[in-house]
Amino acid sequence: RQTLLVCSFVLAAALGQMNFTGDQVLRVLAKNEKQLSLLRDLEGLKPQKVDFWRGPARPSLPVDMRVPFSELKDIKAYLQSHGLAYSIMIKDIQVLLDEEREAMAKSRRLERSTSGFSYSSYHTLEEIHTWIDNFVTDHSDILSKIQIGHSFENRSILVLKFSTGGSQHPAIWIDTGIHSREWITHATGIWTARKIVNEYGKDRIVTDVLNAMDIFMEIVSNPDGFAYTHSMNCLWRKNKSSRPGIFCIGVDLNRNWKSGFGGNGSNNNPCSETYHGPSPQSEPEVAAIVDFITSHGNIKALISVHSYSQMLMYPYGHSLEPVSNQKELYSLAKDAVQALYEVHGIEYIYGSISTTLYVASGITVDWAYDSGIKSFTFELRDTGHYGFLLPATQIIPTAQETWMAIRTIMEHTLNHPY
Ligand SMILES: CC(C)C[C@H](C(=O)O)[C@H](C)S
Ligand SMILES: [Zn+2]
Ligand SMILES: [Zn+2]
Repeated sequence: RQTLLVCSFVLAAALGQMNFTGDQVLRVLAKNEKQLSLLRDLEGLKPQKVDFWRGPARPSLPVDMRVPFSELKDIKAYLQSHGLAYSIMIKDIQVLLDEEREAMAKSRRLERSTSGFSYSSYHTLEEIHTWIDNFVTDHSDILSKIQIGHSFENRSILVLKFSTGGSQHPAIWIDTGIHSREWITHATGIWTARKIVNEYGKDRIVTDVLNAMDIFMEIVSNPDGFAYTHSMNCLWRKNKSSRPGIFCIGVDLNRNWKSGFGGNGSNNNPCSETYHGPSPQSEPEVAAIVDFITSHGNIKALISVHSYSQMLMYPYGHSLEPVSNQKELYSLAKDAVQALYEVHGIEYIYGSISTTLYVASGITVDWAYDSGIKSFTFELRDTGHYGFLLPATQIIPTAQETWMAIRTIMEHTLNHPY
């Protein structure tokens, strides 16, 4: 068994799993718009000079950026010469990566011996697909699996359907993992799926919701990117689409939606992490969701889960204009964030995307809102200590608190039909 483990590490290394030794994540505090634009100028360069983990938003919000070891000297000189104050948030990314890989290997050994699925570990695409099949089989009275399409690299796109029967029930949509490096979101989705099944028949709100509504949950919304985070580059965000004549790979699946497409807060540079793609819904992973939700025609709420920053936000991202039912969404976000806080004391900020975080165009929740669906986007833990490399030990606490917010949104959706 040990040799198997060792050779899988060696194999991964041999296959070229990107190495991030010496890469650092710098937290930069821009004092004004001028300094923010100096940071934006670093985006989308080839070879990549920085990878924004938290993009330039507003002077009050820190910018977190991963800097490859080879660029560190230049970037630090650039920051100093422009009076941009920074601190080192993560000293060496590879150290955290090695810890994460070791934890996954340990959990895999344990799962093999108990043939159980660990809800407190991160998993590969294959392990999640196997879990989905077993989980659906074990709960076939309330759960079924739908394939809504195929990814660019032809992987199946799967959705869990929670239903107590009835045709065309009004429904709630939840997606996690549309950005593949945000591993805490897939893990939270998996835990939440089990929570819903376990609470039906016990928890009044879950029982009322499922007796009147269906729930659709897409756990791996970017299967190609997710597979790539395990095989090659654990910090990959986009999908893996490629087009003739374009040097860089991938479209940001949270910039490829019709509403506000191509506007500020998205990038037409294919090498940018927020590249919006050639046209709205050009990406099969986005088109599959649009087709599913449009043909279903009775989705009442959409929750799109991201990480990190600890925020609960609602449309619009592409405009500073308040949406028509801003008051309702604000007070619901307030209630949801309070319910989340009461679990482990974790504080979230909340509000509309464009005023709370940054202007972002072509995003999921703006399209949903413009399609008549009350929509929210979560940014789970943490606020930057670990960022995307959140240790697996925080999976269950994160899922537990997020559940209380999701449950609040579900209850509101049930009690405020429209
Ligand atoms: C609604 C947007 C601003 C969410 C954000 C992004 O897609 O950039 C994620 C947190 S990565
Ligand atoms: Zn994201
Ligand atoms: Zn309410």
